Amino acid sequence: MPSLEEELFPSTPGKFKIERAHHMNRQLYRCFASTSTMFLWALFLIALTASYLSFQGFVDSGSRYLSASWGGIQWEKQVRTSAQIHRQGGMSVLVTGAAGFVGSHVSLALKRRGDGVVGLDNFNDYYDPSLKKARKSLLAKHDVFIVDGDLNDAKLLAKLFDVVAFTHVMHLAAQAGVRYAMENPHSYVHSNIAGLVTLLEACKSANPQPAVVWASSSSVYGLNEKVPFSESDQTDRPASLYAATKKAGEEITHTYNHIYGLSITGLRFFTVYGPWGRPDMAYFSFTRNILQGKPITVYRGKNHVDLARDFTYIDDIVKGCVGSLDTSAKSTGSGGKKRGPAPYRIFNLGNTSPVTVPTLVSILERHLKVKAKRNIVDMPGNGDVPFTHANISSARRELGYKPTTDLQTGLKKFVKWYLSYYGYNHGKPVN
Ligand SMILES: O=C(O)[C@H]1O[C@H](OP(=O)(O)OP(=O)(O)OC[C@H]2O[C@@H](n3ccc(=O)[nH]c3=O)[C@H](O)[C@@H]2O)[C@H](O)[C@@H](O)[C@H]1O
Repeated sequence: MPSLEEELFPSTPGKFKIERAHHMNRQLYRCFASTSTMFLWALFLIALTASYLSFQGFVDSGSRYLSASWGGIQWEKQVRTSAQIHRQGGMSVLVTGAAGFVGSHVSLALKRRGDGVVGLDNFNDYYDPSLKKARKSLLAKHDVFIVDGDLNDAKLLAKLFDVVAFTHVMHLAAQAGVRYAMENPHSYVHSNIAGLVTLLEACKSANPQPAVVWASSSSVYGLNEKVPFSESDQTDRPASLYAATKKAGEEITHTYNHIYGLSITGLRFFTVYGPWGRPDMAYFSFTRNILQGKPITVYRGKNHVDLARDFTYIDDIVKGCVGSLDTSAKSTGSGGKKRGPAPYRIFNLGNTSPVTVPTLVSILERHLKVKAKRNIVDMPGNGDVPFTHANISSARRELGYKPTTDLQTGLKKFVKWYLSYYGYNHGKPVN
Protein backbone atom coordinates (compact mmCIF):
# COMPACT_ATOMS: atom_id res chain seq x y z
CA MET A 1 0.00 0.00 0.00
CA PRO A 2 1.61 3.35 -1.05
CA SER A 3 1.98 5.97 1.55
CA LEU A 4 -0.07 9.17 1.31
CA GLU A 5 3.03 11.06 0.21
CA GLU A 6 3.70 8.56 -2.59
CA GLU A 7 0.11 8.87 -3.79
CA LEU A 8 0.32 12.65 -4.02
CA PHE A 9 3.86 12.87 -5.42
CA PRO A 10 4.76 9.63 -7.31
CA SER A 11 8.52 9.41 -7.21
CA THR A 12 8.93 7.44 -10.49
CA PRO A 13 7.04 9.08 -13.36
CA GLY A 14 7.76 6.10 -15.64
CA LYS A 15 6.14 3.69 -13.28
CA PHE A 16 3.16 5.98 -13.09
CA LYS A 17 2.82 5.83 -16.90
CA ILE A 18 2.87 2.01 -17.02
CA GLU A 19 0.43 1.67 -14.25
CA ARG A 20 -1.78 4.20 -15.96
CA ALA A 21 -1.84 2.03 -19.12
CA HIS A 22 -2.70 -1.16 -17.30
CA HIS A 23 -4.74 -0.04 -14.37
CA MET A 24 -6.58 3.03 -15.53
CA ASN A 25 -9.75 2.33 -13.54
CA ARG A 26 -7.93 1.44 -10.39
CA GLN A 27 -5.79 4.55 -10.72
CA LEU A 28 -8.81 6.73 -11.24
CA TYR A 29 -10.32 5.26 -8.14
CA ARG A 30 -7.06 5.84 -6.25
CA CYS A 31 -6.92 9.37 -7.55
CA PHE A 32 -10.42 9.96 -6.33
CA ALA A 33 -9.59 8.30 -3.04
CA SER A 34 -6.45 10.42 -2.65
CA THR A 35 -8.38 13.66 -3.40
CA SER A 36 -10.95 12.85 -0.78
CA THR A 37 -8.19 11.86 1.64
CA MET A 38 -6.51 15.17 0.91
CA PHE A 39 -9.76 16.95 1.53
CA LEU A 40 -10.23 15.12 4.82
CA TRP A 41 -6.70 15.92 5.88
CA ALA A 42 -7.20 19.55 4.96
CA LEU A 43 -10.39 19.64 7.03
CA PHE A 44 -8.58 17.99 9.89
CA LEU A 45 -5.74 20.52 9.72
CA ILE A 46 -8.14 23.46 9.58
CA ALA A 47 -10.01 22.10 12.60
CA LEU A 48 -6.75 21.55 14.44
CA THR A 49 -5.53 25.08 13.70
CA ALA A 50 -8.86 26.58 14.72
CA SER A 51 -8.94 24.70 17.99
CA TYR A 52 -5.30 25.61 18.66
CA LEU A 53 -6.03 29.29 18.06
CA SER A 54 -9.09 29.30 20.28
CA PHE A 55 -7.15 27.39 22.94
CA GLN A 56 -4.39 30.03 22.73
CA GLY A 57 -7.03 32.73 23.11
CA PHE A 58 -8.36 30.94 26.13
CA VAL A 59 -4.88 30.52 27.56
CA ASP A 60 -4.11 34.21 26.91
CA SER A 61 -7.25 35.51 28.50
CA GLY A 62 -6.89 32.96 31.25
CA SER A 63 -3.34 33.96 31.97
CA ARG A 64 -4.35 37.63 31.85
CA TYR A 65 -7.01 36.83 34.39
CA LEU A 66 -4.70 34.68 36.46
CA SER A 67 -1.88 37.19 36.31
CA ALA A 68 -4.19 40.06 37.32
CA SER A 69 -2.72 40.74 40.69
CA TRP A 70 -5.79 42.21 42.26
CA GLY A 71 -8.88 40.84 43.96
CA GLY A 72 -9.47 38.44 46.82
CA ILE A 73 -9.95 38.82 50.55
CA GLN A 74 -6.28 39.38 51.34
CA TRP A 75 -5.98 42.03 48.62
CA GLU A 76 -9.06 43.88 49.86
CA LYS A 77 -7.65 43.84 53.37
CA GLN A 78 -4.40 45.38 52.13
CA VAL A 79 -6.32 48.09 50.27
CA ARG A 80 -8.49 48.90 53.30
CA THR A 81 -5.54 48.99 55.69
CA SER A 82 -3.55 51.25 53.40
CA ALA A 83 -6.53 53.61 53.05
CA GLN A 84 -7.03 53.99 56.79
CA ILE A 85 -6.87 57.57 58.04
CA HIS A 86 -4.72 58.22 61.12
CA ARG A 87 -5.40 61.87 61.82
CA GLN A 88 -8.43 63.98 62.56
CA GLY A 89 -9.96 65.47 59.45
CA GLY A 90 -7.65 63.38 57.29
CA MET A 91 -8.37 62.17 53.78
CA SER A 92 -8.21 58.86 51.99
CA VAL A 93 -6.47 59.32 48.66
CA LEU A 94 -6.18 57.10 45.63
CA VAL A 95 -2.81 58.01 44.08
CA THR A 96 -2.44 56.86 40.49
CA GLY A 97 1.12 56.50 39.23
CA ALA A 98 2.20 55.90 42.84
CA ALA A 99 5.34 54.02 41.78
CA GLY A 100 6.31 56.97 39.60
CA PHE A 101 8.54 59.88 40.51
CA VAL A 102 6.00 62.46 41.72
CA GLY A 103 3.48 59.79 42.78
CA SER A 104 5.84 58.08 45.20
CA HIS A 105 6.86 61.38 46.83
CA VAL A 106 3.27 62.60 47.21
CA SER A 107 2.14 59.21 48.60
CA LEU A 108 4.84 59.30 51.26
CA ALA A 109 4.08 62.89 52.23
CA LEU A 110 0.38 62.11 52.66
CA LYS A 111 1.02 58.92 54.60
CA ARG A 112 3.52 60.62 56.90
CA ARG A 113 0.96 63.15 58.04
CA GLY A 114 -1.68 60.48 58.69
CA ASP A 115 -3.77 60.38 55.54
CA GLY A 116 -4.91 57.09 54.03
CA VAL A 117 -3.18 56.31 50.73
CA VAL A 118 -3.76 53.58 48.17
CA GLY A 119 -1.49 53.56 45.14
CA LEU A 120 -2.20 52.33 41.63
CA ASP A 121 0.49 51.72 39.03
CA ASN A 122 0.93 49.52 35.97
CA PHE A 123 4.74 49.34 36.33
CA ASN A 124 5.23 49.73 32.57
CA ASP A 125 8.70 49.65 31.07
CA TYR A 126 8.89 53.18 29.63
CA TYR A 127 11.92 53.38 31.89
CA ASP A 128 13.60 50.77 34.07
CA PRO A 129 10.77 49.14 36.07
CA SER A 130 13.25 48.12 38.78
CA LEU A 131 13.34 51.77 39.87
CA LYS A 132 9.54 51.69 40.14
CA LYS A 133 9.76 48.45 42.15
CA ALA A 134 12.30 50.07 44.45
CA ARG A 135 9.94 52.99 45.02
CA LYS A 136 7.17 50.48 45.72
CA SER A 137 9.31 48.79 48.38
CA LEU A 138 10.06 52.15 49.92
CA LEU A 139 6.35 52.93 50.11
CA ALA A 140 5.57 49.47 51.49
CA LYS A 141 7.93 50.20 54.40
CA HIS A 142 5.70 53.17 55.16
CA ASP A 143 2.55 51.05 54.88
CA VAL A 144 1.45 52.35 51.51
CA PHE A 145 0.09 49.57 49.34
CA ILE A 146 0.35 49.94 45.56
CA VAL A 147 -2.14 48.02 43.45
CA ASP A 148 -0.55 46.60 40.31
CA GLY A 149 -3.05 47.52 37.62
CA ASP A 150 -3.86 49.74 34.67
CA LEU A 151 -5.92 52.91 34.64
CA ASN A 152 -7.88 51.50 31.72
CA ASP A 153 -9.13 48.60 33.83
CA ALA A 154 -12.62 49.93 34.64
CA LYS A 155 -13.47 46.85 36.72
CA LEU A 156 -10.45 47.35 38.91
CA LEU A 157 -11.29 51.02 39.44
CA ALA A 158 -14.90 50.18 40.29
CA LYS A 159 -13.66 47.58 42.76
CA LEU A 160 -11.30 50.07 44.40
CA PHE A 161 -14.11 52.60 44.88
CA ASP A 162 -16.27 49.78 46.17
CA VAL A 163 -13.73 48.82 48.81
CA VAL A 164 -12.77 52.38 49.84
CA ALA A 165 -14.82 55.60 49.89
CA PHE A 166 -11.92 57.71 48.62
CA THR A 167 -12.32 61.39 49.49
CA HIS A 168 -9.68 62.41 46.93
CA VAL A 169 -7.93 61.13 43.82
CA MET A 170 -4.41 62.33 43.09
CA HIS A 171 -4.04 61.40 39.44
CA LEU A 172 -0.37 61.28 38.46
CA ALA A 173 -0.27 58.21 36.21
CA ALA A 174 0.60 59.28 32.67
CA GLN A 175 2.78 58.65 29.69
CA ALA A 176 5.40 61.30 30.31
CA GLY A 177 8.23 62.61 28.14
CA VAL A 178 8.01 65.17 25.37
CA ARG A 179 10.21 63.61 22.68
CA TYR A 180 9.19 59.94 23.15
CA ALA A 181 5.77 60.84 21.69
CA MET A 182 7.30 60.62 18.21
CA GLU A 183 8.38 57.03 18.87
CA ASN A 184 5.25 55.74 20.56
CA PRO A 185 2.30 58.09 19.99
CA HIS A 186 -0.33 55.56 20.98
CA SER A 187 0.96 55.13 24.50
CA TYR A 188 0.07 58.82 25.08
CA VAL A 189 -3.47 58.25 23.88
CA HIS A 190 -3.73 55.06 25.96
CA SER A 191 -2.66 56.63 29.25
CA ASN A 192 -3.31 60.35 28.98
CA ILE A 193 -6.63 60.22 27.15
CA ALA A 194 -8.27 56.78 27.42
CA GLY A 195 -6.90 56.12 30.92
CA LEU A 196 -7.99 59.56 32.09
CA VAL A 197 -11.54 59.03 30.82
CA THR A 198 -11.74 55.60 32.46
CA LEU A 199 -10.65 57.13 35.75
CA LEU A 200 -13.09 60.05 35.51
CA GLU A 201 -15.91 57.62 34.71
CA ALA A 202 -15.11 55.74 37.90
CA CYS A 203 -14.91 58.99 39.89
CA LYS A 204 -18.20 60.34 38.59
CA SER A 205 -19.99 57.06 39.42
CA ALA A 206 -18.44 56.73 42.88
CA ASN A 207 -20.60 57.52 45.84
CA PRO A 208 -19.37 59.77 47.36
CA GLN A 209 -17.56 61.33 44.43
CA PRO A 210 -13.94 62.15 45.24
CA ALA A 211 -12.30 65.51 44.53
CA VAL A 212 -9.77 65.06 41.73
CA VAL A 213 -6.33 66.68 41.55
CA TRP A 214 -4.29 65.73 38.49
CA ALA A 215 -1.04 66.45 36.67
CA SER A 216 -1.22 68.58 33.57
CA SER A 217 2.00 70.06 32.23
CA SER A 218 3.86 73.26 31.45
CA SER A 219 4.08 71.92 27.91
CA VAL A 220 0.50 73.09 27.25
CA TYR A 221 1.95 76.61 26.77
CA GLY A 222 3.57 75.21 23.63
CA LEU A 223 4.83 77.87 21.26
CA ASN A 224 3.71 80.83 23.41
CA GLU A 225 6.32 83.56 23.65
CA LYS A 226 4.91 85.80 26.37
CA VAL A 227 6.64 85.08 29.66
CA PRO A 228 6.11 84.23 32.41
CA PHE A 229 3.38 81.76 31.46
CA SER A 230 0.08 82.49 33.22
CA GLU A 231 -2.88 80.18 33.58
CA SER A 232 -5.07 82.62 31.65
CA ASP A 233 -2.76 82.55 28.61
CA GLN A 234 -3.92 80.76 25.47
CA THR A 235 -2.87 77.13 25.26
CA ASP A 236 -3.91 76.18 21.77
CA ARG A 237 -0.51 75.76 20.12
CA PRO A 238 1.02 72.58 21.56
CA ALA A 239 4.42 71.62 20.16
CA SER A 240 4.24 67.89 20.93
CA LEU A 241 1.67 65.11 21.09
CA TYR A 242 2.48 64.85 24.79
CA ALA A 243 1.45 68.49 25.23
CA ALA A 244 -1.65 67.93 23.10
CA THR A 245 -2.79 65.00 25.27
CA LYS A 246 -2.28 67.07 28.43
CA LYS A 247 -4.23 69.93 26.90
CA ALA A 248 -6.94 67.45 25.94
CA GLY A 249 -6.91 66.27 29.56
CA GLU A 250 -7.71 69.80 30.68
CA GLU A 251 -10.70 69.92 28.34
CA ILE A 252 -11.85 66.42 29.31
CA THR A 253 -11.70 67.14 33.04
CA HIS A 254 -13.65 70.32 32.37
CA THR A 255 -16.54 68.35 30.87
CA TYR A 256 -16.65 65.99 33.86
CA ASN A 257 -16.69 69.01 36.14
CA HIS A 258 -19.46 70.64 34.11
CA ILE A 259 -21.70 67.61 33.61
CA TYR A 260 -21.14 65.52 36.73
CA GLY A 261 -20.04 68.04 39.36
CA LEU A 262 -16.56 66.59 39.88
CA SER A 263 -14.27 68.94 41.77
CA ILE A 264 -11.19 69.29 39.54
CA THR A 265 -7.75 70.80 40.07
CA GLY A 266 -5.23 70.58 37.21
CA LEU A 267 -1.58 71.24 38.02
CA ARG A 268 0.81 72.39 35.30
CA PHE A 269 4.14 70.98 36.47
CA PHE A 270 7.34 72.65 35.22
CA THR A 271 10.20 70.16 34.57
CA VAL A 272 10.20 68.44 37.96
CA TYR A 273 13.51 67.00 39.17
CA GLY A 274 15.02 65.46 42.29
CA PRO A 275 15.89 62.23 44.12
CA TRP A 276 14.09 59.11 42.83
CA GLY A 277 13.50 60.98 39.58
CA ARG A 278 12.84 59.82 36.02
CA PRO A 279 15.84 58.36 34.16
CA ASP A 280 14.51 59.66 30.83
CA MET A 281 14.87 63.30 31.89
CA ALA A 282 17.90 65.37 30.91
CA TYR A 283 19.34 66.03 34.40
CA PHE A 284 19.18 62.27 35.14
CA SER A 285 20.59 60.94 31.85
CA PHE A 286 23.27 63.67 31.85
CA THR A 287 24.38 62.53 35.32
CA ARG A 288 24.59 58.91 34.17
CA ASN A 289 26.58 59.80 31.04
CA ILE A 290 28.93 62.19 32.80
CA LEU A 291 29.78 59.52 35.38
CA GLN A 292 30.32 56.95 32.66
CA GLY A 293 32.56 59.28 30.67
CA LYS A 294 30.07 59.29 27.79
CA PRO A 295 29.20 62.43 25.81
CA ILE A 296 25.95 64.29 26.46
CA THR A 297 23.90 65.98 23.76
CA VAL A 298 22.98 69.54 24.65
CA TYR A 299 20.32 71.05 22.43
CA ARG A 300 20.58 74.66 21.37
CA GLY A 301 17.75 76.88 20.14
CA LYS A 302 17.41 79.12 17.09
CA ASN A 303 20.22 81.65 16.56
CA HIS A 304 22.37 79.67 19.00
CA VAL A 305 20.21 80.71 21.96
CA ASP A 306 20.44 78.35 24.94
CA LEU A 307 17.33 76.42 25.91
CA ALA A 308 15.98 77.18 29.37
CA ARG A 309 13.63 75.48 31.81
CA ASP A 310 11.88 76.55 34.98
CA PHE A 311 13.28 73.44 36.76
CA THR A 312 11.18 72.72 39.87
CA TYR A 313 12.34 70.66 42.82
CA ILE A 314 10.24 67.69 43.83
CA ASP A 315 9.63 68.80 47.44
CA ASP A 316 8.15 72.06 46.19
CA ILE A 317 5.91 70.14 43.78
CA VAL A 318 4.79 67.85 46.61
CA LYS A 319 3.79 70.89 48.67
CA GLY A 320 1.77 72.16 45.71
CA CYS A 321 0.04 68.79 45.31
CA VAL A 322 -0.79 68.46 48.99
CA GLY A 323 -1.93 72.10 49.09
CA SER A 324 -4.25 71.38 46.17
CA LEU A 325 -5.75 68.36 47.92
CA ASP A 326 -6.21 70.35 51.13
CA THR A 327 -7.97 73.23 49.40
CA SER A 328 -10.13 71.15 47.03
CA ALA A 329 -13.81 71.70 47.59
CA LYS A 330 -16.01 68.61 47.51
CA SER A 331 -17.50 67.22 44.34
CA THR A 332 -21.21 67.92 44.14
CA GLY A 333 -22.59 64.96 42.22
CA SER A 334 -23.94 61.63 43.30
CA GLY A 335 -25.16 58.61 41.42
CA GLY A 336 -23.55 60.12 38.31
CA LYS A 337 -25.71 63.27 38.57
CA LYS A 338 -24.58 66.80 39.30
CA ARG A 339 -26.27 68.48 42.26
CA GLY A 340 -24.64 71.88 41.88
CA PRO A 341 -21.59 73.64 40.49
CA ALA A 342 -18.19 72.30 41.56
CA PRO A 343 -14.85 74.11 41.32
CA TYR A 344 -12.59 73.71 38.30
CA ARG A 345 -9.10 75.06 38.98
CA ILE A 346 -5.79 75.15 37.11
CA PHE A 347 -2.46 76.15 38.67
CA ASN A 348 1.10 76.53 37.47
CA LEU A 349 3.56 74.76 39.77
CA GLY A 350 6.95 76.07 38.72
CA ASN A 351 9.98 77.65 40.32
CA THR A 352 9.76 81.06 38.59
CA SER A 353 13.48 81.19 37.87
CA PRO A 354 14.40 79.54 34.56
CA VAL A 355 17.93 78.18 34.14
CA THR A 356 19.62 77.36 30.84
CA VAL A 357 20.51 73.77 29.98
CA PRO A 358 24.28 74.54 29.78
CA THR A 359 24.05 75.99 33.31
CA LEU A 360 22.32 72.81 34.46
CA VAL A 361 25.26 70.85 33.04
CA SER A 362 27.79 73.09 34.81
CA ILE A 363 26.04 72.58 38.14
CA LEU A 364 26.08 68.81 37.61
CA GLU A 365 29.80 68.93 36.75
CA ARG A 366 30.49 70.74 40.01
CA HIS A 367 28.48 68.30 42.13
CA LEU A 368 29.85 65.23 40.38
CA LYS A 369 33.39 66.62 40.20
CA VAL A 370 33.60 65.30 36.65
CA LYS A 371 33.80 67.31 33.43
CA ALA A 372 31.06 66.59 30.89
CA LYS A 373 31.82 65.82 27.26
CA ARG A 374 29.33 68.22 25.67
CA ASN A 375 28.06 67.60 22.21
CA ILE A 376 26.14 70.75 21.27
CA VAL A 377 23.56 70.35 18.49
CA ASP A 378 20.68 72.38 17.12
CA MET A 379 17.39 71.47 18.74
CA PRO A 380 15.70 68.89 16.51
CA GLY A 381 12.06 69.51 15.64
CA ASN A 382 10.83 66.81 17.98
CA GLY A 383 8.36 68.58 20.22
CA ASP A 384 10.73 70.56 22.41
CA VAL A 385 10.04 74.18 23.28
CA PRO A 386 12.84 76.75 23.73
CA PHE A 387 11.96 77.92 27.25
CA THR A 388 9.47 77.68 30.10
CA HIS A 389 8.81 80.15 32.90
CA ALA A 390 5.92 79.95 35.36
CA ASN A 391 3.88 82.73 36.85
CA ILE A 392 2.88 81.16 40.18
CA SER A 393 0.86 83.97 41.74
CA SER A 394 -2.41 81.98 41.57
CA ALA A 395 -0.89 78.95 43.29
CA ARG A 396 0.73 81.22 45.87
CA ARG A 397 -2.56 82.93 46.62
CA GLU A 398 -4.87 79.88 46.60
CA LEU A 399 -2.61 77.05 47.74
CA GLY A 400 0.04 78.85 49.77
CA TYR A 401 2.55 77.46 47.25
CA LYS A 402 6.05 78.88 47.70
CA PRO A 403 8.97 77.10 46.06
CA THR A 404 12.09 77.27 48.22
CA THR A 405 14.71 75.13 46.44
CA ASP A 406 16.96 76.56 43.74
CA LEU A 407 18.51 74.35 41.05
CA GLN A 408 21.95 74.34 42.67
CA THR A 409 20.56 73.02 45.98
CA GLY A 410 18.11 70.63 44.40
CA LEU A 411 20.69 69.05 42.11
CA LYS A 412 23.03 68.58 45.06
CA LYS A 413 20.32 66.51 46.74
CA PHE A 414 19.67 64.62 43.52
CA VAL A 415 23.35 63.77 43.02
CA LYS A 416 23.63 62.61 46.63
CA TRP A 417 20.68 60.27 46.11
CA TYR A 418 21.94 59.11 42.71
CA LEU A 419 25.33 58.12 44.08
CA SER A 420 23.82 56.33 47.04
CA TYR A 421 21.36 54.47 44.80
CA TYR A 422 23.54 53.58 41.80
CA GLY A 423 27.09 54.24 43.03
CA TYR A 424 29.79 55.79 40.84
CA ASN A 425 29.84 52.82 38.48
CA HIS A 426 26.23 52.86 37.37
CA GLY A 427 25.98 51.03 34.10
CA LYS A 428 29.70 50.25 34.05
CA PRO A 429 31.00 46.80 34.79
CA VAL A 430 32.70 46.88 38.19
CA ASN A 431 36.27 45.54 37.81
O1 LIG B 1 7.40 70.57 32.24
C1 LIG B 1 6.84 69.66 31.63
O2 LIG B 1 5.66 69.64 31.42
C2 LIG B 1 7.64 68.53 31.07
O3 LIG B 1 8.92 68.54 31.72
C3 LIG B 1 9.81 67.60 31.24
O4 LIG B 1 10.09 67.85 29.88
P1 LIG B 1 11.35 68.71 29.50
O5 LIG B 1 11.26 70.09 30.05
O6 LIG B 1 11.53 68.56 28.06
O7 LIG B 1 12.49 67.97 30.36
P2 LIG B 1 13.79 67.18 29.91
O8 LIG B 1 13.44 66.09 29.00
O9 LIG B 1 14.51 66.85 31.14
O10 LIG B 1 14.60 68.29 29.10
C4 LIG B 1 15.07 69.46 29.76
C5 LIG B 1 15.86 70.30 28.81
O11 LIG B 1 17.02 69.58 28.39
C6 LIG B 1 17.10 69.56 26.98
N1 LIG B 1 17.70 68.28 26.57
C7 LIG B 1 17.06 67.12 26.78
C8 LIG B 1 17.63 65.92 26.44
C9 LIG B 1 18.90 65.94 25.84
O12 LIG B 1 19.48 64.89 25.49
N2 LIG B 1 19.51 67.13 25.63
C10 LIG B 1 18.97 68.32 25.98
O13 LIG B 1 19.56 69.37 25.77
C11 LIG B 1 15.68 69.71 26.48
O14 LIG B 1 15.67 70.24 25.18
C12 LIG B 1 15.10 70.63 27.53
O15 LIG B 1 15.39 71.96 27.18
C13 LIG B 1 9.24 66.20 31.40
O16 LIG B 1 10.12 65.24 30.84
C14 LIG B 1 7.89 66.08 30.75
O17 LIG B 1 7.35 64.83 31.07
C15 LIG B 1 6.97 67.20 31.19
O18 LIG B 1 6.51 66.96 32.47
